[in-house]
Amino acid sequence: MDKLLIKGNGPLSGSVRISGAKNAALPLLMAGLLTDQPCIFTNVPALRDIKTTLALLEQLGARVSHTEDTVSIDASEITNLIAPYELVKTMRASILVLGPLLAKFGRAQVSLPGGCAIGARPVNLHLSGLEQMGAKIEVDAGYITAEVEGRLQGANIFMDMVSVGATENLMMAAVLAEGTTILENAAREPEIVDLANCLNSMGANVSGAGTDKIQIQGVASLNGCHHRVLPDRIETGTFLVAAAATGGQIRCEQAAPDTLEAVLSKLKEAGATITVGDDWIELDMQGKSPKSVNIKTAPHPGFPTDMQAQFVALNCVASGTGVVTETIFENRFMHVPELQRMGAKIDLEANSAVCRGGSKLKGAQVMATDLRASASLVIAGLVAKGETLVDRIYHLDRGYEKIEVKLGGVGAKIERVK
Ligand SMILES: CC(=O)N[C@H]1[C@@H](OP(=O)(O)OP(=O)(O)OC[C@H]2O[C@@H](n3ccc(=O)[nH]c3=O)[C@H](O)[C@@H]2O)O[C@H](CO)[C@@H](O)[C@@H]1O
Ligand SMILES: C=C(OP(=O)(O)O)C(=O)O
Repeated sequence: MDKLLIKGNGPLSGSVRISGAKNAALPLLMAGLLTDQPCIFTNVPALRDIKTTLALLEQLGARVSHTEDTVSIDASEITNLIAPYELVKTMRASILVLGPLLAKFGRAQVSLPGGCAIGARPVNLHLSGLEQMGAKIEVDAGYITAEVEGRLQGANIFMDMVSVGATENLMMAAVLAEGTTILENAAREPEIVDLANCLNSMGANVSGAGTDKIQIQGVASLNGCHHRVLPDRIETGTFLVAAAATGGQIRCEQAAPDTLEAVLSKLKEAGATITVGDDWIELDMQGKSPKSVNIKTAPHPGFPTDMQAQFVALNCVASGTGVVTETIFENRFMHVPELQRMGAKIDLEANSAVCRGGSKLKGAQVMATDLRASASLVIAGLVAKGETLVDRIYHLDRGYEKIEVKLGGVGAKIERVK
């Protein structure tokens, strides 16, 4: 199993190219199921989750071609409507085939994703939204079976929690439904806007994406598309925090600054000088070490839960005390015991991590438990004295493209070891 070996090496400095967003690319690739015509996506990141998605689409009968950062999907001859446990268990976003398959083919069978390290992550909102659109749903022996006679019907759907995945699944189902669907209390993440833009370029009629009320006028069929995936705001934020924690400077190229407002504002509060252009962000600590910040995660445009772990690592080496409160997932502090093994002073109190800054972290062998927890351990390793060995980096490979190469390019001493 691969590991990352990191040697604390002082401030990061230089520039890094940001990849396409995992969380935008996954639903976009699934949207390829909605049409008989080819869909071409560019700026697709090279990640394990993308490989899993393409394997899933191929298993359904789609023809897939993948060269560098371009993926083309031809779903004109779908032969199988089952998403099996073997694939779904490695990537929860597999549930996003449910809406498109049901809308296009009237039937789908998808393994229940189940819980994961960060929480239970139920899919009740996905299922009840589809039921309100006329689907019959049964859950049996670990599988969701959904069927509809004829087309799904437009509906007014109020979601009692803000869910990114449910908003995406229902939006993809509604584009081919008969009549109008209104999604209320919808998620407002930039990845939802990217999906809506792509669906509209395919001939769908979606308005209001980016607000909490999305209106979808169903159409009978959709065309193919040529779509560039949105830059990854979480990868961008991770590199910015890494540079801030080391007291360095970094320029993130091909980024989307307008998707990162909450994160940039916290980095400024931590003492960073931030400059942005249309598609770049520069962070400079000007030789200073960071100050601790208080964070409370919330749905977009609030502070993203996917950046929480990285800020816990930052607070550990910053001056002062910072309280990080997680409100989205019930078990997203798995990085804390590992950071403590490196000398971090953190107290867990209910859903908050009270980080007492100023720790002189020491390199250690640590275990990655989920994707962003892994990123926080890498950041800690960059600042720690001595060597840090991060085990189980298959989590990291789900969501960060060539992280060791990119960090190496800005001065980190980091290598992948077998
Ligand atoms: C592939 C992808 O885009 N993943 C992101 C997506 O995950 P994902 O779409 O799975 O997360 P959701 O927005 O759905 O989850 C938010 C909260 O709603 C709960 N919930 C969700 C659905 C449901 O039917 N019932 C229910 O109770 C979840 O357990 C969680 O507590 O948004 C999360 C929240 O920003 C991010 O951390 C993930 O990186
Ligand atoms: C939790 C995440 O992803 P997923 O929803 O794919 O598990 C993440 O990207 O941080």
